[in-house]
Amino acid sequence: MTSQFPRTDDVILGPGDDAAVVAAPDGRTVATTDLLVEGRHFRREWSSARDVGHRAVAQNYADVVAMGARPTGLLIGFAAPPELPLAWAEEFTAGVRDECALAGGAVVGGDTVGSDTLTIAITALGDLEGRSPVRREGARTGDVVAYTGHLGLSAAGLALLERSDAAAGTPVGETSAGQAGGALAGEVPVGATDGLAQCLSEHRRPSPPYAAGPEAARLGATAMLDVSDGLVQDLGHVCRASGVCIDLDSNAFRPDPALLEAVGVLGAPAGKAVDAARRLMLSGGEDHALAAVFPPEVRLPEHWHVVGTVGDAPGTGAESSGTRVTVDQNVIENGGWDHFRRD
Ligand SMILES: Nc1ncnc2c1ncn2[C@@H]1O[C@H](COP(=O)(O)OP(=O)(O)OP(=O)(O)O)[C@@H](O)[C@H]1O
Ligand SMILES: Cc1ncc(C[n+]2csc(CCOP(=O)(O)O)c2C)c(N)n1
Ligand SMILES: [Mg+2]
Repeated sequence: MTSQFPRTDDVILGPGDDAAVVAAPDGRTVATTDLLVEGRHFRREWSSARDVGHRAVAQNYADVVAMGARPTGLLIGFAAPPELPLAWAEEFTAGVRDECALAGGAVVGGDTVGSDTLTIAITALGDLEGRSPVRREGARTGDVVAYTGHLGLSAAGLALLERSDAAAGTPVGETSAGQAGGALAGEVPVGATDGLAQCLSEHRRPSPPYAAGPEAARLGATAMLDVSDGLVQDLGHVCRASGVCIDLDSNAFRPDPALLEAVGVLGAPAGKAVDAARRLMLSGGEDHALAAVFPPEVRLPEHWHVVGTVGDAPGTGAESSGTRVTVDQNVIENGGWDHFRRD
């Protein structure tokens, strides 16, 4: 599996020995790990092996760049049932290789074992290039909240796949969600419009804005994270860490046309499509957009969308529970992802 991974200047010793040796040009190493579990994070009926390879790298390197770092290397824990076709592992590996080519950083090692459940555990490393890490605790009253990348598309893609599963083959307008669910390998489903195909693709292969992480650090971001569980929920981590509140302006969320199309297919009435799309932008996880907080005087490049402001945390009364994220000053049901929720 390892022979096809290219080396980079950061790799002093690559796969093949008991451990790898990776350069840390800055003297510090950013390190993070994320798991992908079949049935929980992906389904082999919904995503090809290549998709899962892309996604495994993307969700890990999104965390690296969310610290303001440059990806340097990763290690892949691969636990697979014995009946997994070799071709699946090979295609997965090709997906990993191709996403690494986009994000930078080399595969430097891993481990392969048998397991009842197909599980991929990646550890990713990064270099801060002399910058301070952008943590969750630096947001200050008066700062602005901005995001870059996609929001809501992955959740819409997932909803399309779930719906196709529930009603396989049901035609939806021009498109059959059943066909969308049945199409594999990241191919555009037969009959799907571009918008639906884009949502499915963002779910299968999220496209984190890798370069924007180090960019935000250089611009002076005071806090940053990648959106994995939902924007409102994830910004809640910034609020708690920084001891602040964040208020988001719903009108600042301009839904992508692909998202508007998907919510229509998912059943939102025409007059409610923008509201439904905004709800997905606020609560949908797994796009791995970057959300960051900047001092108000920072001039942001236009791919950063300003969507909110940082305010003082409410007082210490029973009502306050310390810190929170509101939308148009209202507390909303955030709808974000909780691995341990019992439905
Ligand atoms: N089992 C664990 N052991 C040690 N630390 C953990 C464990 N699980 C989570 N953490 C730490 O808790 C913090 C939050 O973890 P979490 O997985 O929620 O990260 P996240 O960045 O919010 O989400 P994502 O990884 O999906 O982007 C991280 O610093 C992580 O390293
Ligand atoms: C088959 C299937 N069912 C549900 C979901 C949705 N989902 C799973 S984990 C997660 C949040 C991020 O996880 P983490 O915090 O572990 O990175 C979300 C939104 C999916 N992707 N696939
Ligand atoms: Mg994260």
